[in-house]
Amino acid sequence: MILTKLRLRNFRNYDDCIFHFQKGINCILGKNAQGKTNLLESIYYLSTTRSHRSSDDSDLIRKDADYFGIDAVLEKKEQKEELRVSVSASGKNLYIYRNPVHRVSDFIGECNAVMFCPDDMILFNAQPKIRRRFMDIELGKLSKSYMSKLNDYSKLLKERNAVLKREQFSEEYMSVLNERMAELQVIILRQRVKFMSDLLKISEGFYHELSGDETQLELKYMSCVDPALSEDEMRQGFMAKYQEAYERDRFMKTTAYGIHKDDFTILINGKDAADYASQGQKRTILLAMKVGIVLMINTIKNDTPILLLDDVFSELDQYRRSKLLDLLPKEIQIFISATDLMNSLNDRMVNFYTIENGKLKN
Ligand SMILES: Nc1ncnc2c1ncn2[C@@H]1O[C@H](COP(=O)(O)OP(=O)(O)OP(=O)(O)O)[C@@H](O)[C@H]1O
Repeated sequence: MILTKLRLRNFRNYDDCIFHFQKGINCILGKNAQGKTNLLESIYYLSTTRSHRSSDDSDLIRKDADYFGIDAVLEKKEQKEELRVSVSASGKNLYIYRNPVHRVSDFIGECNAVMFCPDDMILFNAQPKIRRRFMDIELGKLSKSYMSKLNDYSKLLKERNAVLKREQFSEEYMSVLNERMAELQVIILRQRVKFMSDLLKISEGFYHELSGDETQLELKYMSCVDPALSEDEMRQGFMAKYQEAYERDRFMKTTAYGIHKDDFTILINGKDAADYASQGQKRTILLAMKVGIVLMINTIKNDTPILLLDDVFSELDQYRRSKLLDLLPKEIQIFISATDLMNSLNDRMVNFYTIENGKLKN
């Protein structure tokens, strides 16, 4: 898949700007604070229907405007697809070929993009919810069924917590909720553990290639129930956790145990990378994981996703830059933002776009 045309209206510091992009590498150049990240953010938004750096869509609306619009043309195997997102105070509207799309999960997956930006480094030290979000977003790109099960689970969790807040409730209804949630948790947990294991298999090799060393990488998934158990045992395990925490849940009026509390750790040579890895190693681990996700989407969805490298390519040394481009199939469209022209683009087809104050200069 290639993004060939993008129109941004009232998006961040863009008033109305049209871009025509090419295959290969699209290099977005400009001084600081001109709109390079904003441009990559709009592509990420098309992919996930959310920003990678703000949870409030109104931040993305240009100052003094009352809506933003992103229009895109994608080239997919001889076929063109048009996507549109518009956001105003009344909400978010999504369109494919000008037809409204009512379920976000029907829109996600139309434009697959993987972003790597400096803020991703927080993955190592952040609260578990940031790592869970990473898993949910990336796995959601690969599996619509995962997204829908996660959505069902979130609704049930909300309902369970609402019931816990009541003075009195039906024990029977609570056990129906528990059983349904335990079933969903088994499916979600299985998918997450498989995703992390597949991601590790593919990323570890990339890490070795990019770093030039043989450091052992591990992605360790942590849950309140052992994912190595059979499905039946896991289901029983979740039910036992509900029982164990029953008094606590009633007192706290919230659900203590479940996949909404799970986490994972990144280990290098058996030690937590958060405390042990250097900044350069952390960056290389993340890069290897992002490249891994790109290739997983490529294989599983039979689609070439877009790779967005915001402010990170120039941070890599010449060896890693060159290796990175060698690892990525030539069909992958890459967007690189930087303040200056770079070398090590490995004779790839490169198109340059200069941004100045929310406008395309060339
Ligand atoms: N909603 C908004 N309305 C208007 N301008 C905005 C809005 N949100 C952000 N901006 C402006 O966008 C600019 C930042 O753009 P961006 O983050 O894309 O910079 P950049 O070119 O990537 O810079 P750097 O090289 O420093 O990372 C800032 O000038 C900021 O004030």
